[in-house]
Amino acid sequence: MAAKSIPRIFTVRKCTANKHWHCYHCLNPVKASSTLLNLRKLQQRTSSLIFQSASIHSSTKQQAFSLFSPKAFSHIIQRPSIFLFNFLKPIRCFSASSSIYYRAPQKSVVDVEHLLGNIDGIDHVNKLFQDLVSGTRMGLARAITLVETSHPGKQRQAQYLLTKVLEHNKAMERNNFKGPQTFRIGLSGPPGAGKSTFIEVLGKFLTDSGHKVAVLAVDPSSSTTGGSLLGDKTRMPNLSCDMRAYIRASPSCGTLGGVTRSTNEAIVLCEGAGYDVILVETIGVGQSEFAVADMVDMFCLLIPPAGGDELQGIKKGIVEVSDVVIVTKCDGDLLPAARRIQGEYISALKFMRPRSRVWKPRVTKVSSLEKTGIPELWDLTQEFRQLRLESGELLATRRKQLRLWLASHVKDHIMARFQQHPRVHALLPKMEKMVMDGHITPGLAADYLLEVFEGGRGDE
Ligand SMILES: Nc1nc2c(ncn2[C@@H]2O[C@H](COP(=O)(O)OP(=O)(O)OP(=O)(O)O)[C@@H](O)[C@H]2O)c(=O)[nH]1
Repeated sequence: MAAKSIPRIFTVRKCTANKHWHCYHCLNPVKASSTLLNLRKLQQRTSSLIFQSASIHSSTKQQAFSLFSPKAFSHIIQRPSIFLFNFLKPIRCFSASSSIYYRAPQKSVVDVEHLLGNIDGIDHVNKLFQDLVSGTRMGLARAITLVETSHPGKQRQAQYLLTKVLEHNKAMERNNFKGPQTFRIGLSGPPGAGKSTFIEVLGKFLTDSGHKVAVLAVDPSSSTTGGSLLGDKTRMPNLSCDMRAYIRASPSCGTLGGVTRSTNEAIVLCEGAGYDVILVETIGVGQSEFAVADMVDMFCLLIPPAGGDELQGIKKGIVEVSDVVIVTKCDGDLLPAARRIQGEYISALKFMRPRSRVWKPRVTKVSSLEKTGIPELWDLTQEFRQLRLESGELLATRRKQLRLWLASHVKDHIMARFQQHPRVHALLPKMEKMVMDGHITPGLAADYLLEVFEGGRGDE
Protein backbone atom coordinates (compact mmCIF):
# COMPACT_ATOMS: atom_id res chain seq x y z
CA MET A 1 0.00 0.00 0.00
CA ALA A 2 1.82 3.06 -1.19
CA ALA A 3 1.44 6.20 0.92
CA LYS A 4 -1.43 8.18 -0.55
CA SER A 5 -1.69 11.95 -0.66
CA ILE A 6 -4.63 13.39 1.22
CA PRO A 7 -6.66 16.27 -0.17
CA ARG A 8 -7.07 19.22 2.19
CA ILE A 9 -8.45 22.71 2.15
CA PHE A 10 -5.87 25.47 2.03
CA THR A 11 -5.56 29.07 1.05
CA VAL A 12 -2.37 30.79 0.04
CA ARG A 13 -1.29 34.39 0.30
CA LYS A 14 1.77 36.53 -0.04
CA CYS A 15 3.01 38.26 3.09
CA THR A 16 3.33 42.00 2.42
CA ALA A 17 6.20 42.30 4.91
CA ASN A 18 8.63 39.65 3.71
CA LYS A 19 7.07 38.77 0.35
CA HIS A 20 7.02 35.10 1.21
CA TRP A 21 4.16 32.94 0.22
CA HIS A 22 2.20 31.42 3.08
CA CYS A 23 -0.13 28.51 3.02
CA TYR A 24 -2.99 28.48 5.50
CA HIS A 25 -5.17 25.70 6.69
CA CYS A 26 -8.61 27.22 6.41
CA LEU A 27 -10.65 26.49 9.46
CA ASN A 28 -13.07 29.03 8.10
CA PRO A 29 -12.97 28.81 4.29
CA VAL A 30 -15.62 31.50 3.83
CA LYS A 31 -13.65 34.15 5.71
CA ALA A 32 -10.44 33.02 4.14
CA SER A 33 -11.83 33.08 0.62
CA SER A 34 -11.14 36.82 0.40
CA THR A 35 -7.42 36.05 0.48
CA LEU A 36 -7.43 33.41 -2.20
CA LEU A 37 -5.11 33.77 -5.14
CA ASN A 38 -5.35 32.39 -8.55
CA LEU A 39 -3.66 29.11 -7.84
CA ARG A 40 -3.42 28.16 -11.43
CA LYS A 41 -1.01 31.04 -11.91
CA LEU A 42 0.71 30.16 -8.66
CA GLN A 43 1.19 26.60 -9.80
CA GLN A 44 3.08 27.83 -12.84
CA ARG A 45 5.47 29.67 -10.54
CA THR A 46 5.85 27.11 -7.78
CA SER A 47 9.28 26.04 -8.95
CA SER A 48 10.64 29.43 -7.91
CA LEU A 49 8.63 29.76 -4.73
CA ILE A 50 9.90 28.83 -1.29
CA PHE A 51 7.38 28.59 1.48
CA GLN A 52 8.93 29.71 4.71
CA SER A 53 8.10 30.03 8.35
CA ALA A 54 4.47 30.80 8.75
CA SER A 55 2.70 32.96 11.25
CA ILE A 56 -0.59 32.58 13.04
CA HIS A 57 -3.56 34.79 12.34
CA SER A 58 -5.68 33.99 15.33
CA SER A 59 -8.26 36.60 14.37
CA THR A 60 -9.29 34.55 11.38
CA LYS A 61 -8.56 31.29 13.20
CA GLN A 62 -6.22 30.18 10.50
CA GLN A 63 -3.42 27.77 11.20
CA ALA A 64 -0.26 28.30 9.28
CA PHE A 65 1.94 25.76 7.66
CA SER A 66 5.47 25.71 6.53
CA LEU A 67 6.02 23.59 3.47
CA PHE A 68 9.31 21.94 2.83
CA SER A 69 9.13 22.14 -0.89
CA PRO A 70 7.20 24.10 -3.49
CA LYS A 71 6.90 20.88 -5.45
CA ALA A 72 4.45 19.82 -2.79
CA PHE A 73 1.73 21.06 -5.09
CA SER A 74 1.39 17.98 -7.15
CA HIS A 75 -2.16 18.45 -8.12
CA ILE A 76 -4.61 21.29 -7.84
CA ILE A 77 -8.35 21.23 -8.22
CA GLN A 78 -10.17 24.52 -8.21
CA ARG A 79 -13.51 24.88 -6.49
CA PRO A 80 -15.70 28.02 -6.18
CA SER A 81 -14.28 29.27 -2.88
CA ILE A 82 -11.80 26.66 -1.77
CA PHE A 83 -8.89 24.82 -3.26
CA LEU A 84 -8.04 21.23 -2.72
CA PHE A 85 -4.40 20.30 -2.83
CA ASN A 86 -2.79 16.95 -2.83
CA PHE A 87 0.46 17.10 -0.92
CA LEU A 88 3.02 14.49 -1.63
CA LYS A 89 5.72 16.02 0.52
CA PRO A 90 5.75 16.12 4.31
CA ILE A 91 4.00 19.03 5.97
CA ARG A 92 4.85 20.55 9.31
CA CYS A 93 2.08 22.05 11.32
CA PHE A 94 2.79 24.62 14.01
CA SER A 95 0.70 25.70 16.92
CA ALA A 96 0.71 29.26 18.22
CA SER A 97 3.66 28.33 20.43
CA SER A 98 5.47 26.84 17.43
CA SER A 99 5.50 23.36 18.93
CA ILE A 100 4.84 20.59 16.50
CA TYR A 101 1.42 19.02 16.82
CA TYR A 102 1.68 16.83 13.85
CA ARG A 103 4.24 15.76 11.34
CA ALA A 104 3.08 13.90 8.28
CA PRO A 105 4.91 10.61 7.86
CA GLN A 106 7.66 10.24 5.32
CA LYS A 107 6.85 8.03 2.41
CA SER A 108 7.37 4.40 3.33
CA VAL A 109 10.92 3.20 2.58
CA VAL A 110 9.74 -0.30 1.77
CA ASP A 111 6.95 -1.56 -0.38
CA VAL A 112 4.41 -2.76 2.16
CA GLU A 113 2.52 -4.80 -0.42
CA HIS A 114 5.72 -6.65 -1.26
CA LEU A 115 6.31 -7.38 2.44
CA LEU A 116 2.81 -8.72 2.89
CA GLY A 117 3.05 -10.98 -0.17
CA ASN A 118 0.00 -12.86 -1.37
CA ILE A 119 -2.87 -12.84 1.07
CA ASP A 120 -5.43 -15.61 0.88
CA GLY A 121 -8.99 -14.40 1.32
CA ILE A 122 -8.06 -10.76 0.71
CA ASP A 123 -11.63 -9.86 -0.30
CA HIS A 124 -12.89 -11.16 3.00
CA VAL A 125 -10.33 -9.04 4.89
CA ASN A 126 -11.18 -5.96 2.81
CA LYS A 127 -14.84 -6.46 3.71
CA LEU A 128 -13.87 -6.84 7.36
CA PHE A 129 -11.89 -3.59 7.13
CA GLN A 130 -14.95 -1.78 5.73
CA ASP A 131 -17.15 -3.20 8.51
CA LEU A 132 -14.61 -2.11 11.09
CA VAL A 133 -14.09 1.47 9.94
CA SER A 134 -17.82 1.96 9.50
CA GLY A 135 -17.98 1.37 13.26
CA THR A 136 -19.96 -1.85 13.51
CA ARG A 137 -19.41 -3.73 16.77
CA MET A 138 -19.53 -7.04 14.94
CA GLY A 139 -16.77 -5.86 12.58
CA LEU A 140 -14.60 -4.82 15.52
CA ALA A 141 -15.21 -8.07 17.41
CA ARG A 142 -14.32 -10.15 14.35
CA ALA A 143 -11.23 -8.06 13.64
CA ILE A 144 -9.93 -8.52 17.20
CA THR A 145 -10.58 -12.25 16.99
CA LEU A 146 -8.57 -12.34 13.76
CA VAL A 147 -5.52 -10.62 15.30
CA GLU A 148 -5.63 -12.99 18.28
CA THR A 149 -5.36 -16.03 16.02
CA SER A 150 -2.34 -18.31 16.06
CA HIS A 151 -3.10 -19.79 12.60
CA PRO A 152 -0.23 -18.74 10.26
CA GLY A 153 -2.46 -17.97 7.24
CA LYS A 154 -4.86 -15.98 9.38
CA GLN A 155 -1.94 -14.14 11.00
CA ARG A 156 -0.97 -12.87 7.54
CA GLN A 157 -4.56 -11.71 7.02
CA ALA A 158 -4.42 -10.02 10.45
CA GLN A 159 -1.24 -8.14 9.51
CA TYR A 160 -2.83 -7.02 6.25
CA LEU A 161 -5.88 -5.79 8.15
CA LEU A 162 -3.75 -4.02 10.75
CA THR A 163 -1.68 -2.33 8.05
CA LYS A 164 -4.85 -0.98 6.46
CA VAL A 165 -6.24 0.15 9.80
CA LEU A 166 -2.98 1.87 10.79
CA GLU A 167 -3.02 3.69 7.48
CA HIS A 168 -6.66 4.65 8.03
CA ASN A 169 -5.89 5.92 11.56
CA LYS A 170 -2.96 7.97 10.25
CA ALA A 171 -5.19 9.51 7.61
CA MET A 172 -7.68 10.46 10.33
CA GLU A 173 -4.85 12.06 12.32
CA ARG A 174 -3.73 14.01 9.28
CA ASN A 175 -7.25 15.28 8.71
CA ASN A 176 -7.41 16.40 12.30
CA PHE A 177 -4.09 18.30 12.09
CA LYS A 178 -3.82 18.42 15.86
CA GLY A 179 -2.32 15.00 16.29
CA PRO A 180 -4.08 11.88 17.50
CA GLN A 181 -7.75 12.22 18.30
CA THR A 182 -7.67 9.15 20.48
CA PHE A 183 -6.46 8.85 24.05
CA ARG A 184 -5.20 5.62 25.60
CA ILE A 185 -5.36 5.24 29.37
CA GLY A 186 -3.89 2.33 31.30
CA LEU A 187 -5.48 1.44 34.65
CA SER A 188 -3.99 -0.86 37.20
CA GLY A 189 -4.42 -1.63 40.87
CA PRO A 190 -4.50 -4.50 43.31
CA PRO A 191 -7.51 -6.85 43.34
CA GLY A 192 -10.48 -5.21 45.02
CA ALA A 193 -9.15 -1.67 44.45
CA GLY A 194 -12.42 -0.78 42.76
CA LYS A 195 -11.19 -0.91 39.16
CA SER A 196 -14.28 -2.32 37.50
CA THR A 197 -16.65 -0.05 39.46
CA PHE A 198 -14.46 2.94 38.55
CA ILE A 199 -14.20 1.99 34.86
CA GLU A 200 -17.95 1.57 34.71
CA VAL A 201 -18.56 5.04 36.21
CA LEU A 202 -15.82 6.77 34.17
CA GLY A 203 -16.98 4.96 31.02
CA LYS A 204 -20.58 6.06 31.52
CA PHE A 205 -19.45 9.63 32.22
CA LEU A 206 -17.50 9.62 28.94
CA THR A 207 -20.19 8.03 26.78
CA ASP A 208 -22.72 10.51 28.19
CA SER A 209 -20.32 13.30 27.14
CA GLY A 210 -20.28 11.98 23.57
CA HIS A 211 -17.15 9.85 23.63
CA LYS A 212 -16.90 6.29 22.37
CA VAL A 213 -15.11 4.15 24.93
CA ALA A 214 -13.35 0.82 24.50
CA VAL A 215 -12.30 -1.22 27.54
CA LEU A 216 -9.57 -3.81 26.96
CA ALA A 217 -8.01 -6.12 29.48
CA VAL A 218 -4.51 -7.45 29.94
CA ASP A 219 -4.73 -10.46 32.17
CA PRO A 220 -2.16 -13.16 31.44
CA SER A 221 -3.33 -15.01 34.56
CA SER A 222 -6.52 -15.89 32.71
CA SER A 223 -4.48 -18.38 30.67
CA THR A 224 -3.63 -20.31 33.81
CA THR A 225 -6.93 -19.89 35.62
CA GLY A 226 -8.78 -20.87 32.46
CA GLY A 227 -11.13 -17.94 32.56
CA SER A 228 -10.92 -14.26 31.94
CA LEU A 229 -11.05 -12.30 35.14
CA LEU A 230 -10.71 -8.86 33.69
CA GLY A 231 -12.76 -7.42 30.88
CA ASP A 232 -15.57 -9.67 32.04
CA LYS A 233 -18.79 -8.00 31.02
CA THR A 234 -20.57 -8.98 34.22
CA ARG A 235 -18.12 -6.76 36.12
CA MET A 236 -19.43 -3.72 34.23
CA PRO A 237 -23.12 -4.39 33.66
CA ASN A 238 -24.16 -0.84 32.74
CA LEU A 239 -21.26 -0.11 30.43
CA SER A 240 -21.60 -3.42 28.61
CA CYS A 241 -25.17 -2.44 27.60
CA ASP A 242 -24.04 0.99 26.39
CA MET A 243 -23.93 1.18 22.59
CA ARG A 244 -21.13 3.76 22.75
CA ALA A 245 -18.91 1.39 24.75
CA TYR A 246 -17.10 -1.78 23.77
CA ILE A 247 -15.70 -4.19 26.34
CA ARG A 248 -13.30 -6.93 25.35
CA ALA A 249 -12.02 -9.65 27.61
CA SER A 250 -8.40 -10.69 27.59
CA PRO A 251 -7.66 -13.51 25.12
CA SER A 252 -8.13 -16.73 27.03
CA CYS A 253 -4.72 -18.18 26.28
CA GLY A 254 -1.24 -16.94 25.79
CA THR A 255 1.87 -15.61 27.44
CA LEU A 256 2.21 -12.07 28.76
CA GLY A 257 4.03 -11.17 25.53
CA GLY A 258 1.25 -12.66 23.42
CA VAL A 259 -1.53 -11.08 25.41
CA THR A 260 0.08 -7.64 25.46
CA ARG A 261 0.81 -7.87 21.74
CA SER A 262 -2.79 -8.67 20.89
CA THR A 263 -3.89 -5.85 23.23
CA ASN A 264 -1.67 -3.44 21.30
CA GLU A 265 -3.30 -4.63 18.12
CA ALA A 266 -6.78 -4.40 19.64
CA ILE A 267 -6.09 -0.75 20.57
CA VAL A 268 -5.35 0.07 16.94
CA LEU A 269 -8.50 -1.74 15.80
CA CYS A 270 -10.71 0.03 18.37
CA GLU A 271 -9.34 3.38 17.20
CA GLY A 272 -10.06 2.38 13.61
CA ALA A 273 -13.64 1.63 14.64
CA GLY A 274 -14.02 5.17 15.96
CA TYR A 275 -13.47 4.63 19.70
CA ASP A 276 -11.67 7.74 20.92
CA VAL A 277 -10.99 6.75 24.54
CA ILE A 278 -9.31 3.40 25.09
CA LEU A 279 -9.13 2.13 28.67
CA VAL A 280 -6.68 -0.72 29.18
CA GLU A 281 -7.16 -2.52 32.46
CA THR A 282 -4.71 -4.81 34.19
CA ILE A 283 -4.08 -6.37 37.57
CA GLY A 284 -0.78 -6.68 39.36
CA VAL A 285 0.04 -10.12 38.05
CA GLY A 286 3.36 -10.86 36.38
CA GLN A 287 4.68 -7.77 34.74
CA SER A 288 1.41 -6.83 33.12
CA GLU A 289 1.23 -3.30 34.59
CA PHE A 290 4.61 -2.45 33.10
CA ALA A 291 3.57 -3.91 29.78
CA VAL A 292 0.41 -1.77 29.84
CA ALA A 293 2.35 1.36 30.80
CA ASP A 294 4.27 0.77 27.55
CA MET A 295 1.17 0.75 25.35
CA VAL A 296 -0.83 3.75 26.61
CA ASP A 297 -0.57 7.55 26.62
CA MET A 298 -1.27 7.83 30.34
CA PHE A 299 -0.94 5.29 33.12
CA CYS A 300 -3.12 5.47 36.26
CA LEU A 301 -2.65 3.47 39.44
CA LEU A 302 -5.77 2.85 41.52
CA ILE A 303 -5.17 2.57 45.25
CA PRO A 304 -7.88 1.64 47.75
CA PRO A 305 -7.96 3.43 51.11
CA ALA A 306 -6.39 0.53 52.93
CA GLY A 307 -2.99 -0.40 54.18
CA GLY A 308 -0.76 -3.36 54.91
CA ASP A 309 -1.86 -6.59 53.37
CA GLU A 310 -4.37 -5.07 51.00
CA LEU A 311 -1.65 -3.03 49.34
CA GLN A 312 0.66 -6.01 48.97
CA GLY A 313 -0.46 -6.37 45.35
CA ILE A 314 1.25 -3.11 44.40
CA LYS A 315 4.61 -3.83 42.92
CA LYS A 316 7.66 -1.76 43.63
CA GLY A 317 8.39 0.49 40.71
CA ILE A 318 4.81 0.71 39.51
CA VAL A 319 4.32 4.07 41.22
CA GLU A 320 7.30 5.41 39.25
CA VAL A 321 5.58 4.66 35.94
CA SER A 322 2.23 6.14 37.06
CA ASP A 323 1.16 9.53 35.71
CA VAL A 324 -1.80 9.75 38.09
CA VAL A 325 -2.46 7.91 41.34
CA ILE A 326 -6.20 7.58 41.96
CA VAL A 327 -7.29 6.93 45.52
CA THR A 328 -10.59 5.06 45.21
CA LYS A 329 -13.60 4.63 47.53
CA CYS A 330 -13.27 8.13 48.89
CA ASP A 331 -16.63 8.12 50.67
CA GLY A 332 -18.37 7.38 53.99
CA ASP A 333 -16.24 5.75 56.67
CA LEU A 334 -13.37 5.35 54.22
CA LEU A 335 -12.94 9.11 53.79
CA PRO A 336 -10.28 9.64 56.52
CA ALA A 337 -8.24 6.65 55.29
CA ALA A 338 -8.52 7.93 51.70
CA ARG A 339 -7.21 11.35 52.74
CA ARG A 340 -4.32 9.76 54.61
CA ILE A 341 -3.38 7.57 51.63
CA GLN A 342 -3.59 10.59 49.34
CA GLY A 343 -1.17 12.51 51.60
CA GLU A 344 1.22 9.55 51.72
CA TYR A 345 1.33 9.25 47.94
CA ILE A 346 1.76 12.99 47.43
CA SER A 347 4.82 12.86 49.71
CA ALA A 348 6.18 9.73 48.04
CA LEU A 349 5.83 11.15 44.54
CA LYS A 350 7.81 14.26 45.49
CA PHE A 351 10.95 12.15 45.72
CA MET A 352 10.48 10.40 42.41
CA ARG A 353 12.02 11.52 39.18
CA PRO A 354 9.18 12.39 36.79
CA ARG A 355 9.18 10.52 33.49
CA SER A 356 8.02 13.55 31.58
CA ARG A 357 9.49 17.03 31.13
CA VAL A 358 6.05 18.62 31.22
CA TRP A 359 4.10 16.54 33.73
CA LYS A 360 4.60 15.81 37.40
CA PRO A 361 2.55 12.82 38.63
CA ARG A 362 -0.56 13.82 40.60
CA VAL A 363 -2.68 12.13 43.24
CA THR A 364 -6.44 12.46 43.06
CA LYS A 365 -9.44 11.01 44.93
CA VAL A 366 -12.64 9.51 43.54
CA SER A 367 -15.71 7.72 44.78
CA SER A 368 -17.34 5.52 42.20
CA LEU A 369 -20.27 4.90 44.53
CA GLU A 370 -21.02 8.59 45.00
CA LYS A 371 -19.69 9.45 41.52
CA THR A 372 -17.47 12.20 42.88
CA GLY A 373 -14.09 13.26 41.54
CA ILE A 374 -14.77 11.82 38.07
CA PRO A 375 -15.13 15.11 36.08
CA GLU A 376 -12.07 16.49 37.93
CA LEU A 377 -10.11 13.37 37.01
CA TRP A 378 -11.14 13.70 33.37
CA ASP A 379 -10.02 17.37 33.38
CA LEU A 380 -6.69 16.20 34.73
CA THR A 381 -6.30 13.66 31.94
CA GLN A 382 -7.09 16.34 29.35
CA GLU A 383 -4.53 18.69 30.86
CA PHE A 384 -1.98 15.86 30.70
CA ARG A 385 -2.90 15.09 27.11
CA GLN A 386 -2.66 18.72 25.99
CA LEU A 387 0.71 19.30 27.67
CA ARG A 388 2.20 16.11 26.26
CA LEU A 389 0.79 16.79 22.82
CA GLU A 390 2.11 20.35 22.65
CA SER A 391 5.53 19.32 23.89
CA GLY A 392 5.73 16.56 21.28
CA GLU A 393 6.08 13.92 24.02
CA LEU A 394 2.83 12.15 23.24
CA LEU A 395 3.76 11.44 19.65
CA ALA A 396 7.34 10.58 20.59
CA THR A 397 6.05 8.06 23.15
CA ARG A 398 3.70 6.49 20.63
CA ARG A 399 6.58 6.11 18.18
CA LYS A 400 8.70 4.47 20.86
CA GLN A 401 5.83 2.14 21.72
CA LEU A 402 5.62 1.00 18.11
CA ARG A 403 9.28 0.03 18.32
CA LEU A 404 8.59 -1.97 21.50
CA TRP A 405 5.67 -3.64 19.76
CA LEU A 406 8.02 -4.73 16.96
CA ALA A 407 10.50 -6.05 19.52
CA SER A 408 7.73 -7.99 21.25
CA HIS A 409 6.77 -9.67 17.94
CA VAL A 410 10.37 -10.60 17.22
CA LYS A 411 10.94 -11.95 20.75
CA ASP A 412 7.79 -14.07 20.66
CA HIS A 413 8.46 -15.49 17.21
CA ILE A 414 12.08 -16.33 17.95
CA MET A 415 11.10 -18.01 21.23
CA ALA A 416 8.38 -20.05 19.50
CA ARG A 417 10.78 -21.14 16.76
CA PHE A 418 13.43 -21.99 19.32
CA GLN A 419 11.06 -24.18 21.30
CA GLN A 420 9.73 -25.87 18.18
CA HIS A 421 13.18 -26.63 16.75
CA PRO A 422 13.36 -30.49 16.71
CA ARG A 423 16.84 -30.85 18.23
CA VAL A 424 16.31 -28.11 20.79
CA HIS A 425 12.97 -29.67 21.66
CA ALA A 426 14.69 -33.03 22.23
CA LEU A 427 17.61 -31.57 24.21
CA LEU A 428 15.75 -29.05 26.35
CA PRO A 429 14.50 -31.42 29.12
CA LYS A 430 17.99 -32.94 29.47
CA MET A 431 19.65 -29.53 29.69
CA GLU A 432 17.05 -28.26 32.15
CA LYS A 433 17.70 -31.26 34.41
CA MET A 434 21.46 -30.70 34.25
CA VAL A 435 20.99 -27.05 35.19
CA MET A 436 18.62 -27.91 38.06
CA ASP A 437 21.00 -30.60 39.35
CA GLY A 438 23.78 -28.02 39.37
CA HIS A 439 25.97 -29.80 36.77
CA ILE A 440 26.16 -26.86 34.37
CA THR A 441 25.34 -23.18 34.60
CA PRO A 442 22.15 -21.81 33.00
CA GLY A 443 24.31 -19.53 30.82
CA LEU A 444 26.33 -22.43 29.42
CA ALA A 445 23.18 -24.48 28.76
CA ALA A 446 21.61 -21.52 26.96
CA ASP A 447 24.74 -20.97 24.83
CA TYR A 448 24.79 -24.64 23.86
CA LEU A 449 21.08 -24.74 22.97
CA LEU A 450 21.40 -21.56 20.92
CA GLU A 451 24.32 -23.02 19.00
CA VAL A 452 22.24 -26.11 18.26
CA PHE A 453 19.36 -23.87 17.19
CA GLU A 454 21.59 -21.90 14.85
CA GLY A 455 22.95 -25.11 13.37
CA GLY A 456 26.45 -24.57 14.76
CA ARG A 457 26.55 -27.95 16.54
CA GLY A 458 26.07 -31.29 14.90
CA ASP A 459 24.90 -34.45 16.60
CA GLU A 460 27.09 -34.95 19.63
N1 LIG B 1 -17.32 2.48 49.42
C1 LIG B 1 -16.97 2.23 48.16
N2 LIG B 1 -16.84 0.96 47.75
C2 LIG B 1 -16.48 0.74 46.47
C3 LIG B 1 -16.25 1.80 45.57
N3 LIG B 1 -15.89 1.27 44.36
C4 LIG B 1 -15.90 -0.07 44.53
N4 LIG B 1 -16.25 -0.39 45.77
C5 LIG B 1 -16.40 -1.75 46.33
O1 LIG B 1 -15.14 -2.39 46.34
C6 LIG B 1 -15.27 -3.77 46.01
C7 LIG B 1 -14.35 -4.13 44.87
O2 LIG B 1 -14.72 -3.35 43.76
P1 LIG B 1 -14.38 -3.81 42.27
O3 LIG B 1 -14.77 -2.70 41.39
O4 LIG B 1 -14.92 -5.15 41.99
O5 LIG B 1 -12.81 -3.90 42.38
P2 LIG B 1 -11.77 -4.49 41.32
O6 LIG B 1 -10.51 -3.76 41.53
O7 LIG B 1 -12.36 -4.49 39.98
O8 LIG B 1 -11.60 -5.93 41.86
P3 LIG B 1 -11.11 -7.24 41.07
O9 LIG B 1 -12.24 -7.58 40.15
O10 LIG B 1 -10.90 -8.23 42.15
O11 LIG B 1 -9.86 -6.90 40.36
C8 LIG B 1 -16.75 -3.99 45.69
O12 LIG B 1 -17.37 -4.55 46.80
C9 LIG B 1 -17.29 -2.59 45.43
O13 LIG B 1 -18.64 -2.44 45.80
C10 LIG B 1 -16.42 3.14 46.03
O14 LIG B 1 -16.26 4.13 45.33
N5 LIG B 1 -16.78 3.29 47.35
